[in-house]
Amino acid sequence: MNKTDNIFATAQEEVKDFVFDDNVAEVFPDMIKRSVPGYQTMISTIGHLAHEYAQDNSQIYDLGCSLGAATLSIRRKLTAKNCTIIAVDNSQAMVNRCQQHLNNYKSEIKTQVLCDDIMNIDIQDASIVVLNFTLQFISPSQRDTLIKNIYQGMKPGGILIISEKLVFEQANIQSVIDELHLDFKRAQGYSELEISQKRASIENVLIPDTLEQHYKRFEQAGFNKMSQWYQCFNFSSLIAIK
Ligand SMILES: Nc1ncnc2c1ncn2[C@@H]1O[C@H](C[S@+](CC[C@H]([NH3+])C(=O)[O-])CC(=O)[O-])[C@@H](O)[C@H]1O
Ligand SMILES: O=C(O)C(=O)Cc1ccccc1
Repeated sequence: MNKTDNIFATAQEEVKDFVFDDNVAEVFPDMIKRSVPGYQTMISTIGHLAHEYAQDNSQIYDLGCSLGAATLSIRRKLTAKNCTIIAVDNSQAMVNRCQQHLNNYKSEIKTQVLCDDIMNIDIQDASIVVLNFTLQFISPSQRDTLIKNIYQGMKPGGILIISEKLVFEQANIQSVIDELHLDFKRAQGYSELEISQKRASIENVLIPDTLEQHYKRFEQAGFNKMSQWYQCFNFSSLIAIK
């Protein structure tokens, strides 16, 4: 059974910036499921897209893999031949647990788990690149460089799948959607204290872009085929095809 997330359940004198340490890694499946509406839909669709778009003799990247949920979903559906999955995260706590999870679900598909900053990864021969709720944690000044690096390392016909928390330009839309997300968290059993302390903790760490900023960045990197395929409240998933 997944351990319950109660990281923000007790009042903290000073709420520290959110980090992906051992405490977070331990409760991560519960935390993400109760915080991100549609997370499971996005994970299974990543597997489905990998089934459709993975090319023989290519590489598949899961950037900011956490515990490897997207990698596992891809491994369940992949039929392309001679692919290598490269799953990367810069949190040692996540990478250790990710490797254990993958060992628990044996597969013939070559899979490497790397503990590194995704900014250091040289993307090559990629038919699938996944950034499932990772770009939002990369410093905004580095985001264009990362997407350009991904584009240049993709094969023609390859697909980039990127899921993100969005921010909205119109203040009234932002507050309606924020409230819907808050109600989702309440319905998942989070208390007002947990919600407000988590909010303070991620404020300077998770910096969301608008949908328009994402599209502009894709275009600047060279993509000209892109679409949103999912949105629930402020959580969305996009695809861009090379
Ligand atoms: N510079 C970086 N380099 C490498 N990893 C990073 C970096 N910055 C943050 N991370 C890693 O990105 C992950 C983000 S969680 C992804 C969920 C997963 N994709 C999932 O499908 O379950 C999303 C969330 O917690 O909202 C964490 O594991 C960080 O350590
Ligand atoms: O909890 C939130 O409000 C989020 O935005 C999602 C989230 C999920 C897991 C870690 C950090 C943020």
